[in-house]
Amino acid sequence: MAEKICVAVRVRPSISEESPSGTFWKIEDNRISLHKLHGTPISGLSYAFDHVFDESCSNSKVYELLTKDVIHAAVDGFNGTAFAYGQTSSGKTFTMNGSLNDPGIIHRAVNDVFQKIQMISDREFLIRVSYMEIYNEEINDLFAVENQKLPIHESLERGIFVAGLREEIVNNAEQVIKLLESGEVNRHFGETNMNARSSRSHTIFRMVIESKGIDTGSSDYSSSDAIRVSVLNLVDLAGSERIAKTGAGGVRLKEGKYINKSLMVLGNVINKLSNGAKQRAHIPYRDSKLTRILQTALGGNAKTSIICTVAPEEVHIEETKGTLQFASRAKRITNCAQVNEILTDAALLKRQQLEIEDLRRKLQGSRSEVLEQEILKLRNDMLKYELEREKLEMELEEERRSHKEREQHIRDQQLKIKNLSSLVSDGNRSSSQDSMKESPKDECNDFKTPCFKETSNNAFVAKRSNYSELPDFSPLPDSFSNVADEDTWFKMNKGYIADLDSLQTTPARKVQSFPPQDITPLHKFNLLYELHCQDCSNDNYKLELQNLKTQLELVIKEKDELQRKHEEEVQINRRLMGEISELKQELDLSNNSLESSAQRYGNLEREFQKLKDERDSLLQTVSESSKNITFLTDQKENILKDLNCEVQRRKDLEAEIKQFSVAFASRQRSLASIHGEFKSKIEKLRAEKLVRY
Ligand SMILES: Nc1ncnc2c1ncn2[C@@H]1O[C@H](COP(=O)(O)OP(=O)(O)OP(=O)(O)O)[C@@H](O)[C@H]1O
Repeated sequence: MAEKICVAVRVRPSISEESPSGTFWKIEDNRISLHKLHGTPISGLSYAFDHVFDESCSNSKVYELLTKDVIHAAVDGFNGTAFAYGQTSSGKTFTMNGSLNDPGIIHRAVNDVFQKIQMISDREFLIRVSYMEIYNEEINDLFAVENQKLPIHESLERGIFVAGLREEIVNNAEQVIKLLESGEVNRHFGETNMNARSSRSHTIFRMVIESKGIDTGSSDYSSSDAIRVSVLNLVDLAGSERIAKTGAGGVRLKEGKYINKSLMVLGNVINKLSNGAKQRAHIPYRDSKLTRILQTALGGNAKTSIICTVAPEEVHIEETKGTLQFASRAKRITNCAQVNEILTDAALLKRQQLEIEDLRRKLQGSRSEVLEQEILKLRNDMLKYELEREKLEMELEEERRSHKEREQHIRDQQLKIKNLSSLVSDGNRSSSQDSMKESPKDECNDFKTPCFKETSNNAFVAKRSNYSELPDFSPLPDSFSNVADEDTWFKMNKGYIADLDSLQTTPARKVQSFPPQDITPLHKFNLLYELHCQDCSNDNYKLELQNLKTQLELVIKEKDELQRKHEEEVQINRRLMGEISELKQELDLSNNSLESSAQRYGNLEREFQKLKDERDSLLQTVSESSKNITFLTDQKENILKDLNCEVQRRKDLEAEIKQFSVAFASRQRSLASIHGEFKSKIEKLRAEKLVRY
């Protein structure tokens, strides 16, 4: 937007004890005019500006009214320049640097920049500062004394800049003030008749304010991602001086000449700029380092404010007039300030490219790497889980198999036990039968050998003696005498006792010689055996019985052993069953975590795909941007070609004009000689005519 440079005049307090004798400068509102002592204004010497500050005005007020807007605009992305111009000792340094009690524009601007930044929550800032001086038309770095005679360069990206100048990144105002103080030490000051501490150089304190919107996650690219870069120049010029007044000689004289020369160029530039567009064909920015560095501030892309300091003393009236004229001309200059994020297409493209690069780096670097690593880890975990699961399944299968085998084994053992049990009973039965078979019938009569005969209905019957018909009585007698009791023999011979266990089913005796619970088959057999032995005198039969007893003992022992083994097997089986159920639980857990891993893996795959898509679209943007750059470069080249053609055409025209001028001059010369010849001929003819008459 086009806007005029803001210009103010500041009158410093008088340092002369003499009171004015003829004229004085009168200040009314934003106007300063020269008046005669009695009050009459002197015509043609009245000037109006944006502000006119009188002697009593403080730096704080100057800053508030003149400079603050420029500083705030700089934070918002506009280039800004504030400089003080005026004759020597008029108060430029006082205005820019100030005093302890009343800090100047530079200090206030620095504080204000950081205060304003803190109030902006939606952007992040990067501030760089540099400090330079132009001394005898040479640029020196005030932050690094070794950086002397620095050159000025220009580029599309950075505009006009001083190459090799040290830039310090700063985070707060205090840091900047300290840097400024260190820079002040390196600055050239000198004593003159006019100022005990006269600035012998122009100084430029520069702040580069870079800002970027904080990413709020909005898709609006321009609002959050555009970078603004603004340059703020705070300039304290050396004062113009009259050598006669400053009494300068030697070094001071040389300095004074350079100062005056560069201020004269500044005046020229201001003059040209103030003449309006038509006459602004060529602005001599390149005629001095000062105007070159301030080029953007003067008629360019910047908001500029100038404070022109003047001395009120009558003795400086001419210089004051000169300063006021300078200020009036500066007032007419129009600048065109723009937020620097839309400076040029090329710059924007460049910025976009940088951002895209940055994004791509981020995408390719940390995040995708982390994701890929995580995916790999998950894959490994999954494989591990799979292997573990397979192992567990195998173990389970193995367990099942061995369980089955054990069950089979137990079943076999049970069968074996059963077989043995039946074998025992069969053995009993067969041995009884055998013994019955072997005993001769006649012997039965002699010895009344017990005869085991099957009952008619094949059922177990324990015949009782008469007395034992009572239900409470055992079928066996308490004691046996040597004489076989008829009833007992009958009982032994007729009552077929094959199943010894069934004896337990008979009601217990009232008076017992052994507890009923202790009656095992062996006991029963022993009982019977003893019974038989007592009554039997047949040795063979006794021996047979003895063998049978030993056999039975062995079988029972084996049965007990098998029973014990069976119980042990059952115990092991139970334990294994417990282990199997634990393994099953573990397997379930593994399956669950496998499932959740697969889910996470899926999510990561999706995110990875999304990032890939994002990267592709960014690459697309990059290629479009590159195309745009190529297009712009082509355009630029075409324009340059056109320009070269124009220059060539101009040269041709100039050559043509030269030729034409030469031809014209020679023709003029020949015409003049023809004219001379004619003239002499006419005069000759006239003379001849006169002679004739
Ligand atoms: N507005 C003011 N109020 C009080 N004192 C002032 C004011 N302006 C200037 N002075 C005093 O006048 C003297 C000269 O001022 P200053 O050095 O700022 O001038 P200058 O224009 O920078 O001179 P030079 O061009 O020689 O460097 C200093 O002592 C300064 O303190």
